[in-house]
Amino acid sequence: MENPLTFHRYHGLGNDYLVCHHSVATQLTNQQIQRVCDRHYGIGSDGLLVDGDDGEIPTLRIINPDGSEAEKSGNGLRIYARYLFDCGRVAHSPFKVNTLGGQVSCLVEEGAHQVVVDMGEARFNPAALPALVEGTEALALPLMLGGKSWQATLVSMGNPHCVIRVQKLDLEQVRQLGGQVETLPLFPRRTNVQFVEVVDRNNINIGIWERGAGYTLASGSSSCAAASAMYKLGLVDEQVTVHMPGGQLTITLNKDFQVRMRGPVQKVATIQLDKDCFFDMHG
Ligand SMILES: N[C@@H](CCC[C@H](N)C(=O)O)C(=O)O
Repeated sequence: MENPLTFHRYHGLGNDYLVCHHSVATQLTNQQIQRVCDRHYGIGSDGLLVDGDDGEIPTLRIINPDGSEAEKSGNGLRIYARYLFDCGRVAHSPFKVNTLGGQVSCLVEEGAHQVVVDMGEARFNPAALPALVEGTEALALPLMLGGKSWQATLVSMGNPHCVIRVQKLDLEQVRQLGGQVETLPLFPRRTNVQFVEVVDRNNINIGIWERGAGYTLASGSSSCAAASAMYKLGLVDEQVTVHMPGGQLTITLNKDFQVRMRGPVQKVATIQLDKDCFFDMHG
């Protein structure tokens, strides 16, 4: 009999995910999901995308490699859209997907290598992240990190983001400080973190530290949050190319802070997990 633990590996700009049907995910404990995502003891990935296709509108659940659940993921949504296309469940016309962070609209373009997602509204209210900050916006929140003072803009894309503007992006700094920001008591559900260098009015460079995953090569919701924050601060125009170590995404904003993301997806493999990888675990 075929191994029922089937995972489909995709990546968006090197931010790699395993996609599985919910009937697969329900066979696994949270600890086993962490093992599946582990790069040394499991298959390895930046998270698990769980396809819940019971209703008329496909539902995506996003599990971080540490077992926590995220409300939204930009690369995750592009990958899930492409997976639905590969399964023959959608065609080249816009369709809806439900996430914990709200409903979005996706479009798999001709050739299926580029996907557009209307990610919804960027919100600046700290309560939306949540963040324990007074007021309706936190656009230049002072943060003390590594003995230095920084300024952050807080953004919710459905999931939380702390966007820190820098003069020159230093990826080593992202690795060193990202985890500290993620776990500041200010963020009761932790946060994703971006360090942003504005190149010009249509280009930004970002370094990313993801909640529950750590340093990643790219992030869609982070790109949306960083572009929205810079737009809010008046530093960029409506169309922004976000440059990350893994590649580029195009983010388009409007005056109401509705955010559209366009970028690539590639399929890597279909993998049958062997339960032997859980041998030394309970549950
Ligand atoms: N890689 C993602 C973000 C995944 C979720 C994030 N780690 C969180 O906990 O919010 C993206 O491309 O947006």
